Amino acid sequence: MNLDMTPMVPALAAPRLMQVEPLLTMQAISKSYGEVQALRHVDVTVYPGEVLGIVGESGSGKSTLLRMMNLEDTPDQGDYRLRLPDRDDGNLFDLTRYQRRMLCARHVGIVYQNPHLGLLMRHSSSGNVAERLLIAGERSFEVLRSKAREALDASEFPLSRMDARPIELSGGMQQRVQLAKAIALEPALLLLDEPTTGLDVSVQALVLDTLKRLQRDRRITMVLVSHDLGVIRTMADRVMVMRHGEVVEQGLADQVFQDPQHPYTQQLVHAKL
Ligand SMILES: Nc1ncnc2c1ncn2[C@@H]1O[C@H](COP(=O)(O)OP(=O)(O)OP(=O)(O)O)[C@@H](O)[C@H]1O
Repeated sequence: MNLDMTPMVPALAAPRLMQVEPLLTMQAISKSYGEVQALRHVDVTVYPGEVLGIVGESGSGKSTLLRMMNLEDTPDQGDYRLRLPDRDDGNLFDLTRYQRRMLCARHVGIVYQNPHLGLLMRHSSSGNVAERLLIAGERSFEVLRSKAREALDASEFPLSRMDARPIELSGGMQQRVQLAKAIALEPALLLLDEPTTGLDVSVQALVLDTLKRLQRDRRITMVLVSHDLGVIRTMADRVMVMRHGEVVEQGLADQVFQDPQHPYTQQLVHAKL
């Protein structure tokens, strides 16, 4: 095993996951917005096929970290690598804006809590999914339509509504359109930023079921941000707990939930019980 790949933060990393090389490695990511230090020396490792859950109170830096993974923002310092077939882009923060956009369009999918961030609300649902395929270079109308249909179907979106505009859809359906757009190109990495927050509990459960099925069937590597421990517990193999821009604890989900070590994690877990 290459010891350089060992996560920097003392972690109860999954032994079975440690035997493969990580898909994602972030090292020493720091970011300040004026006086606010949103991230402090954060290290992240994500292994192929796993779901990493990131949990923490509001303002702990979860969304900022996810935006970095989607190359939407640049840290003050830090290194970010994705292990993609036939590519070595070095530190991804060194890429130009155009290169970042192309890389993420092709290899990284994202679902935001707020569908307005991920969708064109007045375009058709199928058109929203096709847009992602267009960015990646697909030009045939037939192929665009059939791939969009396939991704919507995999996201358990009712195909009878594929020409409806997101603005006409329920919150749960809008999240399914975002999901279809995110998985249309079979990304190496799927980022989920509070994907079920704000949905009815029953709708939330259905969307989580879809995510679990996708993860099981396609082994999509996921990073899931949520302030909801129940959601993280349902989905995640490993958990990273953040507070004030720092990682205070990480490890296997079962271990963290059953035997939290950091007082902040203990507080979170006990508050949930
Ligand atoms: N673009 C920005 N400009 C200024 N401050 C920002 C910006 N983005 C994030 N912050 C600040 O950085 C800190 C971390 O924010 P972030 O949104 O990452 O936290 P979070 O854990 O995702 O919180 P929430 O669960 O409420 O979304 C907060 O104090 C936030 O106000």
